[in-house]
Amino acid sequence: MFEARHSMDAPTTTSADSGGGGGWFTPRKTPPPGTSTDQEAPSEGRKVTPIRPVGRSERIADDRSETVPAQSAAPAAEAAPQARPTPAPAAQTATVPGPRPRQATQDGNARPSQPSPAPTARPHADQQAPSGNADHAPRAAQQAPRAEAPARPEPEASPDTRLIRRTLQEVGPDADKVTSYFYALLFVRHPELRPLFPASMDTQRDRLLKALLTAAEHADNKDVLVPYLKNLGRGHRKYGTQPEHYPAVGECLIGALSRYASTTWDGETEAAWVRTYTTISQVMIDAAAEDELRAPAWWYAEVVSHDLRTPDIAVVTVRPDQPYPFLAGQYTSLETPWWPRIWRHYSFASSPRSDGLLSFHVKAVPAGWVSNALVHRARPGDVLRLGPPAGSMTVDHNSDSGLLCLGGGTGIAPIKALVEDVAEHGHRRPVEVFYGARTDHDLYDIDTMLRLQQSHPWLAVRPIIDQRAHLQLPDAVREYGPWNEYDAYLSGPPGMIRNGVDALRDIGIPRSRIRHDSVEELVATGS
Ligand SMILES: NC(=O)C1=CN([C@@H]2O[C@H](COP(=O)(O)OP(=O)(O)OC[C@H]3O[C@@H](n4cnc5c(N)ncnc54)[C@H](O)[C@@H]3O)[C@@H](O)[C@H]2O)C=CC1
Repeated sequence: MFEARHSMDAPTTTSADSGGGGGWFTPRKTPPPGTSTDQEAPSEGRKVTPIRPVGRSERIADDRSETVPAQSAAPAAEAAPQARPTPAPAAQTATVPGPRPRQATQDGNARPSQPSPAPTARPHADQQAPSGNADHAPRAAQQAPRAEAPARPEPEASPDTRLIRRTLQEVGPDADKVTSYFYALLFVRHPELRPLFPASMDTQRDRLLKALLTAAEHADNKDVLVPYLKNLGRGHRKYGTQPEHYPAVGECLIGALSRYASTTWDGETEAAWVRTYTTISQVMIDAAAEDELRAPAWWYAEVVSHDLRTPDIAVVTVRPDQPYPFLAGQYTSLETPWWPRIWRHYSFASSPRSDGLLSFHVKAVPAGWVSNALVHRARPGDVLRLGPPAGSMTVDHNSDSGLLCLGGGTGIAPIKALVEDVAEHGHRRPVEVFYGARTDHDLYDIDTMLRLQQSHPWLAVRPIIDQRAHLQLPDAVREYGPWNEYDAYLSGPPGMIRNGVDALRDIGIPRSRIRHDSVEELVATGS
């Protein structure tokens, strides 16, 4: 369903100043003592009426996480219902209006083609789509909400957003239960949606709901959210998501929230969720329908070379079955034949090539199904599937600013693509690459980077080995500079991104000039 750029497919290149507060689920990776992660079957006490879809093709977003799902989603439908009292004030039957025929607006804010049904005693429950990621236009406009604290004070929230946040605050402590209950509802009421999800999807489920709720929480921030949702809607085509799936998700989202926000849930709250979700899903549906006119839902790509650079890092090169347009610095989602419907994000390791080949740097991580398959199993002749390109960590060729690039580990992949992109545009501007690795051995692509340096006088490559330098990448950058005339690009593990942004801010680089993929997306990338 809704993918989060963690994958919400999201996700998601962002400049460091993109707004967005912490995701609802962010602090709740570990269930509190006594919290069961078992899914509860839907209570019959409260029913949300099915949404009546109308729109064009669209796909439900799926959260694809990078680590090996520990549990199958199947138990969701089998879990015993818990006899938790149904929240009294909530509508016994809420209807989430289905998406209307696509009606994209110029400002990107999807508006219903007809007024939303006015909430009655049983308001229509609408859901909303994911945010996130994570997730990745003018940069700010393409970014998904990020996990970091907002850079500027947020403007006063709209009444709907206030109600939504109130719900989220209440259900926060029960995040795991809400997640389980949401999927239980979804798969019991809509078993036809189960095949859209991977066979095992323990982590996915957390991502899906997180994406949805984060999007709702940030529904006021349309500059960021709308482009993100469009990207998300496009990205969901590869899952087979259809417009009619959105109301189903909406119903179940509201069903789960109303159950666990029983203290504050009322008709007004439900109406706010319905409106917000309707808007969000319509943006996704419209974006998918538009994309259908110009691009396939996915590409097949045959592996043409597999270069094992270290025991756990491979450079995998593929040939797409049809032209695959993208920009240097972007990433894609990738599915292997061995783990159907499990998609992971990888950055393109080269700028677009005349032969149309695409390369990825993949590190096999513990419990990473996709990454291990790509490193240890994939061979020339194997056929993968690719989703659409995403991400806005791209170079503005109208600018003369230098590029300060930090690539940590396999995060060097998109940095290399950016360097090639600058070289191809023939526009000389200083590019300084700091390439961080734990040991010499981990600096698997240093030869390529040094060759690029030899060819381009405007390029400086500085390997930073943790063990030798006794400091990590972001700290090393502080020793050089000044960097006030540079745009910064960061790519690497989430900790590096967070510390890197802090370090760069400390040395005076404004947030608006710091770019990176969403931290949530990166988690997915790693697997
Ligand atoms: N393969 C791809 O296409 C891409 C991968 N990534 C992400 O890059 C990461 C690569 O993982 P590895 O190669 O194992 O990298 P790693 O964990 O070995 O780290 C590489 C370097 O990053 C710096 N670093 C790491 N953690 C840090 C922290 N907390 N604070 C400051 N600096 C830190 C250090 O200099 C370290 O040597 C993964 O998380 C992956 O998701 C990001 C973009 C693209």
